Amino acid sequence: MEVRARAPGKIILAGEHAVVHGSTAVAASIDLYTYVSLSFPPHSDSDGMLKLHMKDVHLELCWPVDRIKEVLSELGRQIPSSPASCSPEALKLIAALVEEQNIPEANYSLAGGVSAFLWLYTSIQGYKPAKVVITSELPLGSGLGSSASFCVSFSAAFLALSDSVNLDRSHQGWSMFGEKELELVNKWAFEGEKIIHGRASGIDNTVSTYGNMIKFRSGELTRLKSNTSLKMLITNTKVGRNTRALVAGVSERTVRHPNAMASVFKAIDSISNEVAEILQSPSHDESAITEKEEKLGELMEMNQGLLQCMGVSHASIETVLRTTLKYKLATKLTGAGGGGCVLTLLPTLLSGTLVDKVIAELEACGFQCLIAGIGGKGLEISFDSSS
Ligand SMILES: Nc1ncnc2c1ncn2[C@@H]1O[C@H](COP(=O)(O)OP(=O)(O)O)[C@@H](O)[C@H]1O
Ligand SMILES: C[C@@](O)(CCOP(=O)(O)O)CC(=O)O
Ligand SMILES: [Mg+2]
Repeated sequence: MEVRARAPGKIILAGEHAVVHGSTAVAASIDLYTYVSLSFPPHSDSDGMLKLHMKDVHLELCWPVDRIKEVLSELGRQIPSSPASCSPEALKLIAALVEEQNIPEANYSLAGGVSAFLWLYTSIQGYKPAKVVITSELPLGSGLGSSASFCVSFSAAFLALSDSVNLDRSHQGWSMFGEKELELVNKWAFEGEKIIHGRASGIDNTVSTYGNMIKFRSGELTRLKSNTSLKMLITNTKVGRNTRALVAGVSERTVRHPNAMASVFKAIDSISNEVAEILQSPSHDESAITEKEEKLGELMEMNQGLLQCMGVSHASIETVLRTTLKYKLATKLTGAGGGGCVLTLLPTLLSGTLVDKVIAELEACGFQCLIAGIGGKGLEISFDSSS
């Protein structure tokens, strides 16, 4: 039996970083997915190994399960029956298991992801030999939530073949988990995301699990019934960055300037709530749509200014801002910033020729542009009993 899980990436329309400090944020899933497959070798073929093949980064890792058990037994740990945080002691032991793999220096930022994988696998499946393969349509470390879709698809695959969920494994093709299972996946994925981000709000794993468009504040999810079909240009500056470091930078600034940062977070909370209201308001006719788009554009610009205040913009992001401003288009970074991806609102009435011109100008700067479907499906799984 093999199970496959796929979970989408996301864009944050308003509120990134501030959401880590308790403000409201608004996010939507995008139609780019991370895929995980999990299979157990038949007893006769088992070499007692846990194998992880990360196709996008051309890495194949492998641990004897007895070695994992030996190292983690120091914790005297029982397999938890419900989602549990990885303690600093456990993280240290897991980091030692990751280090034994001699991951090349250039791939070092992957270590957090591998640690999250080991924590989720051993917590949900214990010490069973298995083969796990991951591949993604998302650019990694670019603000489109690859880390969350990584954690959601791992958690879903591990839970799907565990005793903790009751599923019809004879179903053919992609299917959805029930509400109870989604909640469990989301909680586990959050534990993984915390290992990768250091401090995580939970918005990315939540929108990857449930899909659509959501408003999120302090762990509370509100599903939005959007009346607006949004078109966003996503520009990948291709400047590498690391969410963990950027989130830590904002926290340090908050310690240095608590009052000023509290005002910034409060302003962002208002922006996100207004964005959510606009998205849900009716769009009777063309003029109502234009009015909504103008308001959304203005709020995006305000949010970008405040992200700059937090110190998470970047010269490459400013170049995208300057370029799109020439066409009177509103732009903000999405995700952790510091490079990565930037969103530009494309109004419904904007001509195709103009969109092509903006894209050509951005690509001439060395950036990569894409237009993804927004607000689609969340997590799905599929069983293959032939393997
Ligand atoms: N397909 C993948 N293969 C291997 N590692 C991945 C994959 N997707 C995500 N990751 C992990 O997530 C990290 C990137 O997460 P992060 O810095 O939060 O950026 P983002 O979530 O915006 O893509 C990578 O360094 C890696 O540890
Ligand atoms: C900066 C933050 O708000 C979003 C990070 O998104 P990403 O990892 O850059 O895709 C962090 C979080 O909410 O956990
Ligand atoms: Mg991330």
